[in-house]
Amino acid sequence: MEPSVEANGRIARISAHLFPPNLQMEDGSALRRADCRAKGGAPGFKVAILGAAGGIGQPLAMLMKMNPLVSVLHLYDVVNAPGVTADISHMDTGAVVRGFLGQPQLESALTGMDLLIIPAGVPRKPGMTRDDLFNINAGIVRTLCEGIAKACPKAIVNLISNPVNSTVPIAAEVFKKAGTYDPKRLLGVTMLDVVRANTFVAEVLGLDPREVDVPVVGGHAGVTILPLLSQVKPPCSFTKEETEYLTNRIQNGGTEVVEAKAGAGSATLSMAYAAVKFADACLRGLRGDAGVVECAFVASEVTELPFFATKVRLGRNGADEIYQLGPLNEYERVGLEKAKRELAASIQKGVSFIKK
Ligand SMILES: NC(=O)C1=CN([C@@H]2O[C@H](COP(=O)(O)OP(=O)(O)OC[C@H]3O[C@@H](n4cnc5c(N)ncnc54)[C@H](O)[C@@H]3O)[C@@H](O)[C@H]2O)C=CC1
Ligand SMILES: O=C([O-])CC(=O)C(=O)O
Repeated sequence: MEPSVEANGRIARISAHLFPPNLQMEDGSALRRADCRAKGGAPGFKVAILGAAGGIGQPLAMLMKMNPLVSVLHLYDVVNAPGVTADISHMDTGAVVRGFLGQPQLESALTGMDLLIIPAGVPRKPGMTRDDLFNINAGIVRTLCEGIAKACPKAIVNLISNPVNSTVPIAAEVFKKAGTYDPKRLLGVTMLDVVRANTFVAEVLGLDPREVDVPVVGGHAGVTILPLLSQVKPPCSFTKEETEYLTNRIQNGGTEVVEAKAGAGSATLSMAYAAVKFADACLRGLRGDAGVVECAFVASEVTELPFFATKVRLGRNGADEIYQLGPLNEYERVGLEKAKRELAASIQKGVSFIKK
């Protein structure tokens, strides 16, 4: 027997397809479930996840469905979006969930969104660098950003797809071409580097990771990931061996997971956690909360490079303020020069992909 519910005093049937979920009225008209909710529904932000059926996308969708700041959650993918949507939509939390499958539904997935989180694209296997993903992921990011420029040019974009050092410049070039580029609204997600740095530093110091704050600057690949151990909070110092161990472990955290998964992909669960931590900060900024500061890879004048990850203040327009690097020690100054050399090439590769 099909389930039925009481709606506006009339018996309405929940249509068998939850995609998007409709209430079928007796007169045959369809009442979207989100519209029913609108009266008593909690106010909040509209968030879309692009690549929602993937290894990151699924736990990310689950965690965003649990976020009280989210009122509408759109789940878009080129495969399996209906299943993930049906599953997540049964969670008894406030956000209304709708699923979208494939390019013809991209525009509907994007329209009206405040924040887009993008983990679409292929992950690494052992032996690969993030740059080895460029050939496939560059095209995926271009297509999605072309859609964003048309359907929701004012949304904040959290870009996770690797190689972040190149995909963020790709997104920027697509938006420039479309005349919609706002550098404050495009943020490459480097939060996982900070999450790892907090964890590994806390282990060395014997502290709870929640008490530790490690700025990680530069980019999101190998030597471009530059933890600033001289600026750790609470203030502390490290031996030369500890500094080398921690820097190396933070820079290779992604590879550590890729190797442990042995061909089954890269970090997904810790990434979903980090993505939600970052998205939540973006939403609190959008809401107008003061003092929301996180690291992100953004258009920047902190160095001579056009993009660089540093601490940014998240506000009503996205990255409302970009912080300087602060004092670096000699070890970090050497690391910074190495990071900039690799980063410059990765940024240029992304720009040329669109400008060619
Ligand atoms: N920024 C960061 O710190 C991190 C980035 N990543 C990156 O995130 C990306 C995704 O990783 P996983 O979720 O593990 O991969 P996955 O392969 O499990 O999932 C990717 C999803 O993207 C979807 N997809 C492919 N083309 C699409 C398109 N045109 N539109 C919408 N969706 C599309 C796929 O169908 C799949 O469901 C990879 O590029 C990975 O390297 C992963 C971990 C950390
Ligand atoms: O290492 C990878 O390929 C995925 C990633 O970016 C990370 O885990 O930091």
